[in-house]
Amino acid sequence: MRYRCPVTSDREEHKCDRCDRCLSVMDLKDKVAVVTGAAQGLGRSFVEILLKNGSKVALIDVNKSLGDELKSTLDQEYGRDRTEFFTADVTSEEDLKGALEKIVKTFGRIDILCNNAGIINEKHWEKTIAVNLGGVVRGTYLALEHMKKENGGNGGVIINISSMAGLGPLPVAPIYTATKHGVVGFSRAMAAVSKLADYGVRINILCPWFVKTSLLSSLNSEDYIERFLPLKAMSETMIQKHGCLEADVVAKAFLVLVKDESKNGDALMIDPEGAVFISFPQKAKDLPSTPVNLE
Ligand SMILES: NC(=O)C1=CN([C@@H]2O[C@H](COP(=O)(O)OP(=O)(O)OC[C@H]3O[C@@H](n4cnc5c(N)ncnc54)[C@H](O)[C@@H]3O)[C@@H](O)[C@H]2O)C=CC1
Ligand SMILES: CC/C=C\C[C@H](O)/C=C/C=C\C=C\C=C\C(=O)[C@@H](O)C/C=C\CCC(=O)O
Repeated sequence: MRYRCPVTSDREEHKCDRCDRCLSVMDLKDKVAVVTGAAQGLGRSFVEILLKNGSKVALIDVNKSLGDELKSTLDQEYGRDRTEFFTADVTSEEDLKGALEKIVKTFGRIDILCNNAGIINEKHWEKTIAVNLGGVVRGTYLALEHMKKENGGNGGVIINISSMAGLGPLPVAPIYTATKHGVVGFSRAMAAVSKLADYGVRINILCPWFVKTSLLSSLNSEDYIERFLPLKAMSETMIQKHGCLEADVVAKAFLVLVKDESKNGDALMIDPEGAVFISFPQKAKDLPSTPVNLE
């Protein structure tokens, strides 16, 4: 049955600030958000939906020209004081630490972080691990220093971008699959840490199906897929069969994870059929299992 507000009888999202739902929804107006890999693709869509909901957004990307270009486009639509662009490589401690410090100096605080920067490169697989998993770990640790309540921060939310390949294997990209599973495991463990240590920071995971962005073109290149190129037809068939998501649809799912204060350590999967929260058992022992006789 659809939700109905007991105070206003509203069925849609609203702002009575008195019902349980409103009281557990984060108001994004004047919040300070940081998005990595923000210059294009999914990152750009996350930036835009945060701006539309009233936040100020710091954009981080390794691609300076694309970042500068997006910043001037956003200035025209939202005003110059709503965004700032910082060039940084998420694999560099110095870059990312410096960028976050500048962001706090500029905007005064960090309330929302989206660790989105990611690549597919099965040839230079160490780089894929460094960006996709290392960048998420680094971003989470560095931002928590500014966000957690024990350091005088205001709490908030961190969204780590995984993939459906973080929940099941994508044969064309085993290392990519491993990093995205890593993002799920790391984020769930850190969400538990945050709750136990009372950081006041929620940590959630977004797991999208294939999305129409430049990353998808890696699928056609031996430079990125290397020895697994013969398997690319399998991914193409998956896309032909089920379709491909638009980035702005994925941004709506991202917004749910940001705003819903009841979600911590939760993974939201989105594919062309819709978005669903994944149910993980509390304990590994509760996973579906088959006994093995060792005698
Ligand atoms: N496109 C897809 O089908 C899906 C993508 N994802 C994930 O979404 C995230 C964003 O991907 P897309 O928007 O599709 O890719 P994209 O290639 O369109 O954009 C990625 C952005 O990240 C930046 N970036 C790359 N390495 C960086 C680094 N070391 N430091 C800072 N910035 C860096 C790039 O310059 C680029 O602007 C990735 O984590 C990806 O794995 C998840 C599921 C599906
Ligand atoms: C080159 C890769 C481009 C984008 C990567 C991005 O992160 C997208 C991932 C999208 C989907 C991953 C899906 C993983 C699904 C599984 O759980 C597999 O084990 C299922 C395998 C086959 C399903 C066949 C079918 O349903 O048609």
